Amino acid sequence: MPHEVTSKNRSDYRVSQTKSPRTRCAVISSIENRSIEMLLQPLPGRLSSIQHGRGSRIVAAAAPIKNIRNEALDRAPLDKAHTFNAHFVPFKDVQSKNLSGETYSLDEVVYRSSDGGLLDVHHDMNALAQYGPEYWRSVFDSRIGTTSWPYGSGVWSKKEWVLPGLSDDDIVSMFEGNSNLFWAERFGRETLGMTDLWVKQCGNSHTGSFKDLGMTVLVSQVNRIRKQKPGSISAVGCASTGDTSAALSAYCAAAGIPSIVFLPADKISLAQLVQPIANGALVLSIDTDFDGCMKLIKQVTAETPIYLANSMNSLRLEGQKTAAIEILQQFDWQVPDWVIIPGGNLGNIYAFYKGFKMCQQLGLVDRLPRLVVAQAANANPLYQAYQQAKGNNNTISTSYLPMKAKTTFASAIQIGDPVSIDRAILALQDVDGIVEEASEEELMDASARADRTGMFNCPHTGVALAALIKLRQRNVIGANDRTVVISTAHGLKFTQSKIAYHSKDIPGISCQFANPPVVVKENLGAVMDVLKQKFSI
Ligand SMILES: Cc1ncc(COP(=O)(O)O)c(C=O)c1O
Ligand SMILES: N[C@@H](CCOP(=O)(O)O)C(=O)O
Repeated sequence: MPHEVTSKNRSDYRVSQTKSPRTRCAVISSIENRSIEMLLQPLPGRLSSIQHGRGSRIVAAAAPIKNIRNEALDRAPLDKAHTFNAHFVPFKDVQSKNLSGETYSLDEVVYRSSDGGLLDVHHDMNALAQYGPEYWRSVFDSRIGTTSWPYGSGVWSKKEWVLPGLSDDDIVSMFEGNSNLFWAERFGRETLGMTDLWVKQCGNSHTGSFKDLGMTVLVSQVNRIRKQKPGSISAVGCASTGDTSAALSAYCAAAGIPSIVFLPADKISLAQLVQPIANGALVLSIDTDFDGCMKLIKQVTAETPIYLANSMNSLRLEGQKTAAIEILQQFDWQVPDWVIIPGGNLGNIYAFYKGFKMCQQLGLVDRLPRLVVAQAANANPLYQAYQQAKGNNNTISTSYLPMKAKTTFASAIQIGDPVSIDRAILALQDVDGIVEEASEEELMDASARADRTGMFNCPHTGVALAALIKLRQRNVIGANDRTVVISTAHGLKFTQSKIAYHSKDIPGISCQFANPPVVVKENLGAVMDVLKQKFSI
């Protein structure tokens, strides 16, 4: 039965056995048969937490304690524990499934391989495989809900698969991850005739987007390098459509590291703009689009001790991949049929693929879900390449052409020349993936319709929901297929577009699901008239 990780209180995650696709079961708050009350009791031998520095950390209770890591290590031969390691390899080695021998330590400041290609973080899979799938499933499951630093984070609960060599003291975490996997029961049933539709709420996070998952990893590694080699990194910088910059500035501020963000002027939401401003980043509002900002930050970080924080830096993807592992965990290690992901710079599609793939390679699951990249029609270079390739019996990579992205309500994916195009293509090829697009009207309608069933979607999630509607209408996705839509940001970051929609203030769009407020005089009769009309009372 699927799990739902609720996050009412972020230091009090509960795994709730809840909501089967067909029957709504009583919520049993349990963590592997242990009640949350029991876990929080300061029993002898149990952990107690105090606020310490960056977050809720575990300190010794009066009685001798064992932390969860030691418990986990006890279950495996200790001599193997230190063998986990990861380093950068050229991404082309991943494509060719052949390690060339070119490697870089994660402690090096390097973003490209010797031939200018992308890098990938490569894990010693043989070392990880020695423990067996049962071990990893139980270790990951045992960490849900813990306040033990850093394992209460959904990212760091998978630390051995993320950055195994990092000291816990170098980690900069806001206990990100562990986001709700929402059963979209009413939306699925009423809109799509679906029984098994889920929305992974990655935007329910510290800075309101999935970027926190990757940024905790990148900033933690920077923290380590700065301690090891003082002066080697003076600041961390990114180009951004608003979410990467928010995450970067928050995590850097928490660690006391200077941050710099390059933003396309007037192309991000106000809520996103204010985030790095509030966190004390150096904010450059540049008269260009995201692709222009990306070009500039690449040049700046190549020539200065400013460290690149965009997902071109593969460290980010190590954190983002944990959302895929978390979904499997929330389904009791059963694999969904479909996962639909809004795509812009295209790092996240690869991160999800990598998370699922690692679980398959290490035997935690036996297959991969099919992945769908959803793009806004106004910024759809991957969709165009995918269509072109289908039409001409060609490959996506030979059909791909960068484009000038046009304005879209899904402003965070207004990207015409995605850095991770090759990563996305590899992921799609391996999982028989699909690329779908959504017009402005389709994405706004889909978002508003789903909001009517209790969600509060950002426009990018609207793109993914619109793609789902189209694939369901064509019966590519079946009525009973278990499907997960990745919600990438919180709707509260994009209220301007919602207000425009509900005010029916968007030229060329009918806003058919708008729900504008009714203006009424301070008069009981007038109020009653409105109520009678609406509810026939
Ligand atoms: C809210 C939101 N959704 C989706 C995306 C797309 O992710 P990616 O660039 O990894 O494809 C981004 C950023 O690009 C984003 O900020
Ligand atoms: N949507 C992103 C665009 C940059 O993507 P990144 O993952 O490469 O940093 C943003 O919010 O800036």
